[in-house]
Amino acid sequence: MRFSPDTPLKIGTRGSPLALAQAHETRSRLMGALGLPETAFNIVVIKTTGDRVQDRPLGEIGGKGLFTKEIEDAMLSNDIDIAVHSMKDMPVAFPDGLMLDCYLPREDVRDAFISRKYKSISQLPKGAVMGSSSLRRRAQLAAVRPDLKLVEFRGNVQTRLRKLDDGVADATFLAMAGLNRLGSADIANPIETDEILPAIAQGCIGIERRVDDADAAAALALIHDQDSGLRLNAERALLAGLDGSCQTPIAGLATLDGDTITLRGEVLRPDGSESIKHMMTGAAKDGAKIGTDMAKILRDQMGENFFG
Ligand SMILES: NCc1[nH]cc(CCC(=O)O)c1CC(=O)O
Repeated sequence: MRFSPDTPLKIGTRGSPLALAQAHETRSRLMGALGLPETAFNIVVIKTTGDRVQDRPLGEIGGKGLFTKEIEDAMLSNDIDIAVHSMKDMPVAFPDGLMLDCYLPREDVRDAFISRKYKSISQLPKGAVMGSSSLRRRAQLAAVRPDLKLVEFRGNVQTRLRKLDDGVADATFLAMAGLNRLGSADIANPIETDEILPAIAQGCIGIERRVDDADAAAALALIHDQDSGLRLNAERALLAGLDGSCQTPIAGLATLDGDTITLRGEVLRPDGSESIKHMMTGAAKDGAKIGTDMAKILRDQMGENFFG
């Protein structure tokens, strides 16, 4: 294996505090698995379109891979060897020459309700203002609480808390996984997954590499988590079958019980006026087929122009 303090493994990441925490976790796991010192790794920060554009909802910019394109280009030009991603932000298809088959043990998959005044969605008074730019969360909230007012809301944890203090909104949602990784979970009220089904792959870190990089493949195989892999196979097959991106309101979560996998999926109209849910169970090794089958069942029920 070529990695050493003289020829370090170059780990590409975005520069946000959450992305850096994820890159550091990846480096720690690789140090342990390979028995190498920290100096055998270089963390390389790369700015993506999604990082550059802070003032507009991401849906307006459109296009796939807002948080991944520049990082993938750096891998293809050998400026970095591997890239650490939040799987929630990853498109289902990879560019030629790149692949992803390494998933870390999954964090808390739940969404969190964040507010200075209230503890849960049900406590919000009629007409309260919720800040979220996630199409999924906006649609899910509108489906259960059509009385609430929704405003666009982006930014890191600190920015959002400041906006809440400034009265821009009464509450917002964030993923528990991100809050845990940043040590900020004290401000969060977790929402159980039967109330708000999380985004596909929420809480899961995946590590991408070049297809032909045998050294990187061998290193990543040592830190891959089988259970995360089985669950992500099912969830991402569902996403692929729905032609989903982060531009559509889709939720999905697979859970394992021994060799049995249970997949729950949900699609919503963006305004929350309709939600279709489904659940399927089968052998854990058949997750991808279960996801594909569920996508077909949901598509048949959705009909034309469901996502608007
Ligand atoms: N879309 C942004 C994004 N991508 C991953 C996470 C959180 C960490 C995770 O789900 O793994 C977040 C922020 C959020 O939704 O609160």
